[in-house]
Amino acid sequence: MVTVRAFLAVAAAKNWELHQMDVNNAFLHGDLDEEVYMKLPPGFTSNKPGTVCRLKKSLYGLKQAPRCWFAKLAASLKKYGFHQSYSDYSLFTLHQGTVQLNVLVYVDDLIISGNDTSAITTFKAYLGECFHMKDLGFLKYFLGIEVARSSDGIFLCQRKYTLDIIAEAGLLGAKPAGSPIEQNHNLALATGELLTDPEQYRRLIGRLIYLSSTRPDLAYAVHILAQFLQEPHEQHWDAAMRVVRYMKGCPGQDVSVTPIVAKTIEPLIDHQSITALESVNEPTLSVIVVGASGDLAKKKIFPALFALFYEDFLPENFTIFGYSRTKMNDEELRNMISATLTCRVDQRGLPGKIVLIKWDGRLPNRLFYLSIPPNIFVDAVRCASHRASSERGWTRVIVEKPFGRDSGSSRELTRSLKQYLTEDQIFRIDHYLGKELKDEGALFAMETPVSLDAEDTRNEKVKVLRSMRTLQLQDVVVGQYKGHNNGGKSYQGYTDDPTVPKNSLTPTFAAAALFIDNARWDGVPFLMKAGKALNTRRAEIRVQFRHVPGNLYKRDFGTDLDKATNELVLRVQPDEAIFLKINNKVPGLGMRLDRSDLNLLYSTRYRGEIPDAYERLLLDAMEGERRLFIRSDELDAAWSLFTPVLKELEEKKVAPELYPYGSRGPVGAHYLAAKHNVRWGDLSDEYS
Ligand SMILES: NC(=O)C1=CN([C@@H]2O[C@H](COP(=O)(O)OP(=O)(O)OC[C@H]3O[C@@H](n4cnc5c(N)ncnc54)[C@H](OP(=O)(O)O)[C@@H]3O)[C@@H](O)[C@H]2O)C=CC1
Ligand SMILES: O=C1O[C@H](COP(=O)(O)O)[C@@H](O)[C@H](O)[C@H]1O
Repeated sequence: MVTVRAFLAVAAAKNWELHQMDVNNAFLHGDLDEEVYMKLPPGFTSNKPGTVCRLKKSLYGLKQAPRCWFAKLAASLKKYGFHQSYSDYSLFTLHQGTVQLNVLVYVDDLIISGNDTSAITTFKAYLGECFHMKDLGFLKYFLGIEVARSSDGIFLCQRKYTLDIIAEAGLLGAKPAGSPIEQNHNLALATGELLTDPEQYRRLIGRLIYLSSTRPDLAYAVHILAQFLQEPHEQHWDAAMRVVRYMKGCPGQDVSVTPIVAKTIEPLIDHQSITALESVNEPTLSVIVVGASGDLAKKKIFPALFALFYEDFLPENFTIFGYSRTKMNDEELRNMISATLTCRVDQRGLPGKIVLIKWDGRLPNRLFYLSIPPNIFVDAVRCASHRASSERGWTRVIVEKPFGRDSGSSRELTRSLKQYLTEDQIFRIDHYLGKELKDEGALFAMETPVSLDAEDTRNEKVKVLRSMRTLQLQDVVVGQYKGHNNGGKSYQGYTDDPTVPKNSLTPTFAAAALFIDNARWDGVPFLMKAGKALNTRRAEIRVQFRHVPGNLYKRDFGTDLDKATNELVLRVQPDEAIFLKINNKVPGLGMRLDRSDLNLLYSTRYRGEIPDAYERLLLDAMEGERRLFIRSDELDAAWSLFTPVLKELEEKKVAPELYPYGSRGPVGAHYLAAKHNVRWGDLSDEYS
């Protein structure tokens, strides 16, 4: 079915015609290489007892017949110039000059599509010369699936098959069920009688499995029921009957093939045809962006994928798919993507055209990117796992933050994901962890890992998180930005947004003092803050060195080093840099201190653009490198730290402290820093 859908998807995307042909008496066409003898057929007699016939051609009923026929057909197609797919022998592709034709064979049924109507006609005539063929015109029915075409795409429906199943179950007159399976069903714990005739159950489920290829609405129920084929109980039979009663309510439900393709971007290497892709017997990669019309996909994911392509980091055979609810034609999708490509692409020039990527139907490695709201993560993963996971290669899923809103919801999300995926398949992404220098920053707090291997590094991260003292309310400041006028311009506050309730207590800023209770960091405060609508958009790690006791300079020269501590700064963004701010003596005969920077500004020291964090993380996920992705125990440890204080804030309805839009945040954050003898970095001179 994968090949059938892929075949139709390509035709839909390219707007190619689809034709169907049928071979009369197909098995009689096969050439027989072996010596096969048969008893004389009824009506033939011989004087010699024991006389048999030697078969020169294949016959129906002969076990070699299907193979002989297919060999003959394949040879004729190859003679015409077709290439037989290595992944699915029933698929043949031809690429001659500008003409492209694809043929899919199921025993004696052939579907044909291509970009040139007259080439299709010529090819049909050729088939007619080779075999006794029936031209059925445009494709309408294949493998029991009704195919309809409109300007919106191709629609597949198994209405007749559905009605046959309902009739066979004797439920044509039954009342339809509203859903295929009961919510909170208990089928795994069924204790009722075992079915006396499990075969009947197996046959029904087998038919439902085939039906679910065009009925995704049945997929979940059928997947559950298929788990009990070995020993079905009466409850399982009843549940299967409910599926059939559900089908009764919507026997003609169809599925559209178009959305799969209409929202895909085409291979950047657009000269590669299916033939070329198919002829390479190498691993291939599909990146499936779920939520392709959204902000994140537009701003980050597609630009990162293009940048990787331009830097030659993507494998030779790759495909990018996009799924979304919004209807978008290819042109609109191309325009959307082109508008947000990163500057590196500009440097090398855009490809001649950005066209639709092809689905070659045999792609072994699949990387799903969930760029969708969290409430549909599990549905998307279930669907990906049941219907689209790779059979031969790996399947990985990148999950975007947020990962829950507290320990409970995060654990529930992990539990649900793990119903369909192993931990190794889940790549929880927080792109800030992929930013240049953020990694170096992480190394500060943790002990040296045994190696840079993902698990060794993540083990150390978990240790740090688990050594952290649970956060107390008195060590937290939350804030919310309010409206502000500056330079004749007015900026709206958070609650001025018409979608936000006027009395909202949602923080848009948080600062916290954290402590790691281990030997290395005993007594050292870690101050963190983050917020929206601040005076600057920065991400950095600052290590402030405490002055030594007994400040000789202050005593002798009045210089207060507390106001200008030495600092090591790792600036993650913007303008990546590592710099050391040190107090030094001004050269000369006098004794005057000055504050200087030893500055390693990356843009000056290193040529070339620094890749976006999404590029690095996407590449890591493709390569199976998990070090910068969040493991479930790491996530759990992080939530355990913050959940109690979040709960307290909510229960006590703590009002966030207001701060003006574009300011340095609430004043309370400065008191918090002062309490722990720390100065926020944004008070330093490089911010002025
Ligand atoms: N934007 C950002 O910078 C960041 C976003 N994130 C997270 O990434 C995810 C996506 O964010 P963002 O792109 O901003 O969100 P958008 O709202 O811009 O896009 C969401 C995407 O999901 C699709 N979608 C929404 N609901 C459904 C549904 N019920 N069924 C199928 N598809 C659906 C939308 O399709 P359509 O629009 O066609 O309806 C759209 O393609 C969110 O979880 C967000 O929290 C995380 C970090 C940063
Ligand atoms: O996760 C997020 O990412 C976006 C983009 O961040 P950038 O600093 O890499 O551009 C950010 O705008 C958003 O606030 C944050 O939640």
